[in-house]
Amino acid sequence: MSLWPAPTATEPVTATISLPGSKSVTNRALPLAALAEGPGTVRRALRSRDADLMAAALRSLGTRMTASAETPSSVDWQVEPGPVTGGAHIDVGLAGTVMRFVPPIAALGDGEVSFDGDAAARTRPMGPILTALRDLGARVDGDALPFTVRGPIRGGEVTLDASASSQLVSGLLLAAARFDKGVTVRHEGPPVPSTPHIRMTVQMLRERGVTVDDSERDVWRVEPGPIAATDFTVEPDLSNAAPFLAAALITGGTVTIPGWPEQTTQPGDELRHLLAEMGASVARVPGGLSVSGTGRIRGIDADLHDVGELTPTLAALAALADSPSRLRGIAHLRGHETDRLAALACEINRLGGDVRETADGLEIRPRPLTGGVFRSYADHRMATAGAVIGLAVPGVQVEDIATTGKTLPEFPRMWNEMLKKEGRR
Ligand SMILES: O=C(O)C1=C[C@@H](OP(=O)(O)O)[C@@H](O)[C@H](O)C1
Ligand SMILES: C=C(OP(=O)(O)O)C(=O)O
Repeated sequence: MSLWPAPTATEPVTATISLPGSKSVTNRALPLAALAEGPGTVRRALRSRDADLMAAALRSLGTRMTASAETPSSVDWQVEPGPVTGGAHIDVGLAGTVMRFVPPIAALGDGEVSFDGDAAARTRPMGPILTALRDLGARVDGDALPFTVRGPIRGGEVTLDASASSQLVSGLLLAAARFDKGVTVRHEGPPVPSTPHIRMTVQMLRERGVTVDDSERDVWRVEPGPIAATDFTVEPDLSNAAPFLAAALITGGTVTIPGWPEQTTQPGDELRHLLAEMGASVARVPGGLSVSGTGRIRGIDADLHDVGELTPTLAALAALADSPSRLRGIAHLRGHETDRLAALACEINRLGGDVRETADGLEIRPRPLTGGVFRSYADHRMATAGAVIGLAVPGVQVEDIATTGKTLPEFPRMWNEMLKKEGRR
């Protein structure tokens, strides 16, 4: 496996970083366009492994998609919905959005559709959504990847435990307007994580004319009906802003992200508060967000249940802070691309750190770190966490930096360019 020498910052970073589209928004906008009542457009959609897998899945189920205005990480899609066809095999890669959002769409047709993905994908939680699809009338073989789905699905009422992933709810809601009876999804179990992502699903459905009732806690009702075709532009990926903004804190520099939305359901928006708590100055600037650091980082005690995907960057910052941190409410990260709690503890400790796993998070006591190999476990956010630590610690080598292609294929180039700009201050 190739090793990427993480560059160390020698001066405060001053950079403006334009980020490509949000993975979570792209991988909702594409299926909603594929299920819409007519042709539509998804502009500035992300191009990355997860987004490309979503586009390929929808195509193989009968959607026509034409690309224009392509760059290595962005594309405008013209989407022409078609009847859902069976006989397809879907590769979900390691994408939670593809493995949870596409099976309910496949269940709209009456042909068999098979699903599989990376070895690591086979251990990610799928059981509750597959059981729910069965309860709603589909035929499903398997309780985890690989599995097959065959419709037609009727819809109706279903109860599931979504404490392992919010995507188990989002997946059912996204396709439900097309079920004969719509759907009522009821969650029973420990609290659902990543609820901003469910709000994102509900908001995007409503923007397309779908009636959704989320007035009762842990219950979502989607009425059957058409999904309006739209001309929609994807917001920048705020979770992928995290490592770049972390560079401002570590180096005592300033990083500006253009296009930071005024209002958004993306959990990355919480970075404004979390990074301020860690000692950054955060300011909205015309058309964007600017984060400045002092070079000193304060530890935090934070419940990240709703914003778990920010954990790897925050853990990397916490390892470089001047006081201990506690990151809580994130037991579900054990079912992400890898067991992120174990992976972060192991890799930071291998560099000389002091990270302890708790039942639902991490306790991080900063210690002087030394260089070494930082393994990424096929997890894009582990790879970027290694890059963040490398800014302050000479000799860090990130294994398989190309895994950042899951959501940000241009990460290595963007990271190097951010550091080159140091000289222009
Ligand atoms: O719906 C989505 O787009 C996502 C939901 C969250 O998943 P979990 O609820 O499994 O944490 C998040 O971590 C993931 O990166 C994207
Ligand atoms: C958990 C993540 O991804 P996925 O959509 O595969 O669940 C993530 O991107 O941090």
